[in-house]
Amino acid sequence: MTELPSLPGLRQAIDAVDDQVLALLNRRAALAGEVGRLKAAAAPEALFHAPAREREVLARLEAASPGPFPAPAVRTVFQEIMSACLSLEKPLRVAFLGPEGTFTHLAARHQFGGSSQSLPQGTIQAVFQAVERQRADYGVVPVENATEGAVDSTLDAFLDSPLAICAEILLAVDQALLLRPGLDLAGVRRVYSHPQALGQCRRWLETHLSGADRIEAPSTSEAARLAREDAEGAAVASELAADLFGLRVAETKIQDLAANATRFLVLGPKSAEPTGRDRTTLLAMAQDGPGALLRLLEPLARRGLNLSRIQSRPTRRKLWEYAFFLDVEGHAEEPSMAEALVELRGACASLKVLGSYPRAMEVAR
Ligand SMILES: C=C(O[C@@H]1C=C(C(=O)O)C=C[C@H]1O)C(=O)O
Repeated sequence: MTELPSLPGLRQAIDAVDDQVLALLNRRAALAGEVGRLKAAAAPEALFHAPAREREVLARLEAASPGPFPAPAVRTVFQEIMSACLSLEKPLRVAFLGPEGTFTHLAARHQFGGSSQSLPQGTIQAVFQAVERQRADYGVVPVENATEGAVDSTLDAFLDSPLAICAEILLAVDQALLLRPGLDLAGVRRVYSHPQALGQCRRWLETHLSGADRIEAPSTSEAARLAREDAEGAAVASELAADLFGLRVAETKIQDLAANATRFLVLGPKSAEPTGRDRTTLLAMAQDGPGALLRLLEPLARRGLNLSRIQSRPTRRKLWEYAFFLDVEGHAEEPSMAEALVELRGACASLKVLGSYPRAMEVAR
C-alpha cells in the first residue's frame, strides 16, 4: 500500500520550491538589470521598457506552460515579474484617465503591472499632456467601447499631438453594484455612476432599482466615493473601486451586454517594433472633392491590407473638413504597408502614422 503524503511533508516540499522560485527570480532580475545597462550605454535617452519584447515573452510562456498552473495566471504572474524587473532601474510612470479604480486604471495595471507608478489624470487631454511634457513615460486612454462606440475626446486629442500609439489593450468591462457595508438593495435611494456605465446597466437597474434616482458622476470611481458618503447611496463601478473606497460588492456583471469590453490605447514617444501580428493607426485629412474617400481606401484594398475600422471627426480648423482615423492590420515597416503609405501621402492633404503596435489577440479580464 502506498502511503499518503503528510501535510508537514508537503509544506516542506512547497517551501523548497518557493526557495528555488525566489532564487530564479533574483537571477532573472540580475539579467534584466544587465540588459538595462546595455540599453543605457547604447542610447541614454531610450526607454528600458520594450512592449513588443514583453508581448513575445508572455505569448511564449502562455503557449509553453503544461499546467496545472492556470494559463491566464501565467500571464498575470509574468507581467508582474517584468514590471518588477523594470522598476529596478526606475519605475515606469504611467498616466491614465483616473481617479484610481477606473477601468482605464485596470487597463494600465494589466499592461504595466503593479510595480509601475500610477499618475491618475482628470481628463483624456491631461493624459496626453503628461506624456508630451515627459511627466509620464506612457499614457493609457480609452478609444472605443463595445456598447457605447468611439471615445471622441481621444480621437480629437490626436489631431494636435506628436505622441505615438505603442500598444492596445482590450479589457472586459464588468460593472458591479457597490453598497456601503450594512446597506442592502431595498435601502438604496440613489445610484451614482458615469453616464456610460449607467447606460451599460440600464436593464438591470430598471429591474432591481427602479425606485432609486440615477445620479451622474464624472467617473465610476468618483461615483464610488460619492456612494460612500451617502447613507442611502449605491454606485455602479469596478470591483477594484469597491476595495479602494471601502464598499461592498452587492452584485457583479450587471451590464446588459455580457461581453461588454473597451479598447484602450497606450501612448508613448514612439511606435512598437514589428511582431508579425500588428495594427497601424493612420490619421488622414482627405482632399475635398469627389472620390476623396475612395482614393484613401483604394491603395490599402489593392494590396489586400485589412481595414478594421474607419472613423471620421471634424478637424475644427475649417468648416466641413474631416479627419479620418484608419486602423489597418500590419506594421508600417512591412513592405506592402510602406508602399501603401507612400501612395496615400500623394492621395490626401496630409497623412500621419499615429503608430504601429502589437494587436491585442484576446479580451483581458
Ligand atoms: C529585459 C529587457 O527589458 C525590459 C524587461 C523585460 C523583461 O523583464 O523580460 C522585457 C522587455 C523590456 O521591457 C529586454 O528588452 O529584453
